[in-house]
Amino acid sequence: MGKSKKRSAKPAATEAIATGPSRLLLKLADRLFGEAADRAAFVHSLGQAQRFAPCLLWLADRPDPFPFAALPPLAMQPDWVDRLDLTADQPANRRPGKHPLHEAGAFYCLDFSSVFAASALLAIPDRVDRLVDLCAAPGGKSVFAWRALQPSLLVANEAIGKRIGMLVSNLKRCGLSPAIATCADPETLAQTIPGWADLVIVDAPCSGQSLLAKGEKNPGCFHPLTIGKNANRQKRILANAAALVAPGGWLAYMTCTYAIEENEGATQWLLDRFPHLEPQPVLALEPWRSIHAAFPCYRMFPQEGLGAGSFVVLLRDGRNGPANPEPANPEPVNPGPANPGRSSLFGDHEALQSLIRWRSDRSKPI
Ligand SMILES: C[S@@+](CC[C@H](N)C(=O)[O-])C[C@H]1O[C@@H](n2cnc3c(N)ncnc32)[C@H](O)[C@@H]1O
Repeated sequence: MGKSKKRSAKPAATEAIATGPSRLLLKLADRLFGEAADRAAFVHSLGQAQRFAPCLLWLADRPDPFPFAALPPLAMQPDWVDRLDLTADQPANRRPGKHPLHEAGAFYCLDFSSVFAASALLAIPDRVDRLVDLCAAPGGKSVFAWRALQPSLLVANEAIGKRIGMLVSNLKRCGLSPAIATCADPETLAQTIPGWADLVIVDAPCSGQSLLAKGEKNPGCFHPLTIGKNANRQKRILANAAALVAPGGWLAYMTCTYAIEENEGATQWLLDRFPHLEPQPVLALEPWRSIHAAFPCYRMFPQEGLGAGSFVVLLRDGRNGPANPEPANPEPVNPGPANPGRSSLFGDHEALQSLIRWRSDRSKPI
């Protein structure tokens, strides 16, 4: 008795494609889609590895002649992003990450699902001076946000120590400066610099169900225990993210999973506890509006053929108050090696000083 009980509490073995879709996947499809054809297309798209067009996010001018073959841009695509045409017989398209321009930091390789989610940031009409990317490694959303919003300072935080190296190396390669990489639990950051950020990005650790659309294994990703655990972790991160946002600032929450308990569910939880956060429409993503919430949020699914799938919601802090309060202490702390012209911006925030003072071994200017 005891034994079989224990076994049934474990996440189901993978949604193994060879043996057909699992009961849990079919159940998810039922919840996600009203139409049988959509359900079937979704389940089918998770049953075979697909290659989705990778994207190049340009940080420098495109070279001429252009060594890549790009697909026609989508309406929501920023003009500094290319989707590579995988059907083209173009040697550079095969391994863009090996191209010398990549090493030179001229572009960053990103999957389209990430571009989709991050493109919600383009709907922010305000100047974003102070940006915190709370779950940053390996750095894709940081690079996108930097390119899109040109903040005065980026704090790229990664909670898992062993992932910091790749984050720092990517931010350095792409020349993101001034920037600081921190390795902190979101709660510590929220306590250190509460109400500091004009924008907080939460690209949250999640159940990662979309990995299956890329042919990767993710055992148990549809199991309620996996989803519940991830939803709870996201709620904790989101609550701390909310504490980091300045009055009038912004919070973008995104995942690469399909579960409603994460995504819309975690967002609703946040809205119930932080009613001053207001979901904002993103006009460019309206064709992808989620039907699983009354508030505006967006989903892209793998059966569309664009990417493995993602979710995004953009929230504005509706409290009155300047998004950029006057710095309490105008003394520069660190002139920032790569961009002396911005030195005052780099150092003149008291909160930033305390961030640098706080565990200087764990936060370093890039
Ligand atoms: C989806 S990935 C981020 C991808 C990254 N934003 C990008 O675009 O390259 C989620 C990140 O959250 C980190 N993470 C894991 N547990 C966390 C926690 N409890 N709090 C904050 N971040 C966490 C993971 O290490 C991982 O780097």
